Amino acid sequence: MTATASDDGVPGVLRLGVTGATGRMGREVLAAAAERPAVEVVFAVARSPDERVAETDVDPDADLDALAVEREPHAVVDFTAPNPATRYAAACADAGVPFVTGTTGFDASQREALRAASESTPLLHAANFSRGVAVLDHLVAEAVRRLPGYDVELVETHHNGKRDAPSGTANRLVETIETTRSTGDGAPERVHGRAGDAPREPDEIGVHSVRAGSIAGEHELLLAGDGEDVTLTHRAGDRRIFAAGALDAAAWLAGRDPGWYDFAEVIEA
Ligand SMILES: NC(=O)C1=CN([C@@H]2O[C@H](COP(=O)(O)OP(=O)(O)OC[C@H]3O[C@@H](n4cnc5c(N)ncnc54)[C@H](OP(=O)(O)O)[C@@H]3O)[C@@H](O)[C@H]2O)C=CC1
Ligand SMILES: O=C(O)C1=N[C@H](C(=O)O)C[C@H](O)C1
Repeated sequence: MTATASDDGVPGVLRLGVTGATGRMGREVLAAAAERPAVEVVFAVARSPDERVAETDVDPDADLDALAVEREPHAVVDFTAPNPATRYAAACADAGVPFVTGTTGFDASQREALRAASESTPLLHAANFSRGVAVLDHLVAEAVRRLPGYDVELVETHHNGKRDAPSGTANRLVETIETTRSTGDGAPERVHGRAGDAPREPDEIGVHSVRAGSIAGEHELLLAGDGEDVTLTHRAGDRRIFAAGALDAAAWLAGRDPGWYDFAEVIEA
């Protein structure tokens, strides 16, 4: 095990580093940390550190390698974009600092780089840090298992600033459906949106992304049979839930052995 949050002479206080401090989520994490007496922000970095956020000085992200050593964080929380997140994970791996990332939209080689970092430091990635979505994932698996042959369509709706589509949460839910539904002949086919002469095939999983306004995040799964349908919906009313989940994950991850961890382990702890 690496140093724990209670090994630094300040029992119970989590020394936290934050990346992407100027982003929508970075700001939420810093605001949430300021409200937790058991969290001390020891640094915050951003690409454009031109202001203080939640009364915290923001340093350039080029300083992260040095800060991760000098400030002795117990964990770093990251909500940025795939390229910087992969770079920050490698820096934390070099310094042996536990890394929590909620960033989404990684490609295969970036996912591989995160896995490689987790060989040197504890790393927890969650596409969604809401506890409700963790429960939704279980409910989706159960519903799909109990309703074989029902058509599956997933709609995710987010604010107009979101870059990646489908959302990381939608991808995770589709993986759950694929795992539950896959047969020896392979996984069901994903169909992203529909246009033109495009009738539905029986075993498709339809995936649809909506971007509008300031919506924090909605995921709705429709399971439709012959004469009935079931919908499972999660709505995030506020980004604070994601920040709270990420801070819980950071406190849980601090001091663990290097490896790859899942948010479900935090919730079940
Ligand atoms: N797991 C979860 O529960 C949640 C995950 N997310 C995910 O978190 C990520 C961030 O979301 P959000 O906060 O809304 O996004 P924002 O665009 O508001 O913030 C992104 C942050 O990353 C920085 N950044 C972007 N590109 C680079 C780069 N190339 N190099 C250095 N820094 C960079 C931005 O810097 P700058 O300010 O200079 O642009 C900013 O600080 C997304 O992947 C999103 O899907 C979001 C909410 C919840
Ligand atoms: O970008 C967002 O805002 C969100 N992104 C995550 C995702 O891609 O699933 C989680 C949440 O839905 C908000």
